[in-house]
Amino acid sequence: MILVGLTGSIGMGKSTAAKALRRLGLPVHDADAAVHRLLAPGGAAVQPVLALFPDVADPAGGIDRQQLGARVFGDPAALHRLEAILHPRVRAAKRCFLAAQARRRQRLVVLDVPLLFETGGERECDAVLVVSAPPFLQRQRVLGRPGMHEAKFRSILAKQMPDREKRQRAQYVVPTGLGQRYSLDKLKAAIRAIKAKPRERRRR
Ligand SMILES: CC(C)(COP(=O)(O)OP(=O)(O)OC[C@H]1O[C@@H](n2cnc3c(N)ncnc32)[C@H](O)[C@@H]1O)[C@@H](O)C(=O)NCCC(=O)NCCS
Ligand SMILES: Nc1ncnc2c1ncn2[C@@H]1O[C@H](COP(=O)(O)OP(=O)(O)OP(=O)(O)O)[C@@H](O)[C@H]1O
Repeated sequence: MILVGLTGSIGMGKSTAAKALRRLGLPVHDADAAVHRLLAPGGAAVQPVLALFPDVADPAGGIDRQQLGARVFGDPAALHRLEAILHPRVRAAKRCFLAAQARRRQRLVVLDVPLLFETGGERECDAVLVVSAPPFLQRQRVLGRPGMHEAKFRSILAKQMPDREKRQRAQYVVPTGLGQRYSLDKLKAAIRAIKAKPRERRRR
């Protein structure tokens, strides 16, 4: 089975690209969605997170992610403790997804992982796609989101590998600042090329 990693910095267009790939019929595992499930009411990480951060419960019985973000994005040690709870569980969810796809004999699957390079996840991928847009667009997109502000944006950016480095490490770069149509064509071309030469690990 061919494993394709999809990544990119905050606001670069990962979720949009993941949606487009699903529309093309490809199975996509979304690490962010796995985190959301873990922190939702009844989620496996709710109790361990509350043991560390007792004041981030939401009324429905899950975790208030905005409050949790406010606790961890300015505090590296706290973020590290949170990652130690979540990352092993996200990996387990991914293994489960891959086993199900292997049983269905899927030829190619996509792993949508915001921190793919930061966590060494690219090593298990046959190819990596990075979504990228110019910094001014990234900034405009992110600062337009509810609950986002300059300091939070900077603090998140500082914890991610710079876009330039991601582009250098990836086999395929999908620009998302030149219109949806252009991005979709690039995505399709990348998938075609990967299917044609699955084991090629270019620029590595
Ligand atoms: C702190 C949390 C609850 C905030 O949730 P919220 O829904 O408000 O924000 P969201 O998840 O969309 O994150 C906003 C941006 O921060 C980035 N980000 C999230 N976690 C991290 C991290 N550990 N390091 C660097 N950037 C991160 C995301 O990629 C995104 O671009 C959540 O981000 C979280 O649980 N993070 C730790 C788990 C993690 O590492 N997730 C990344 C994918 S596995
Ligand atoms: N290919 C594209 N062309 C034009 N606009 C795009 C494209 N991709 C994404 N956008 C716009 O950019 C914004 C951010 O996109 P998206 O939510 O997909 O980013 P993301 O990388 O998933 O963000 P995060 O890392 O914060 O979760 C959205 O408003 C989206 O409409």
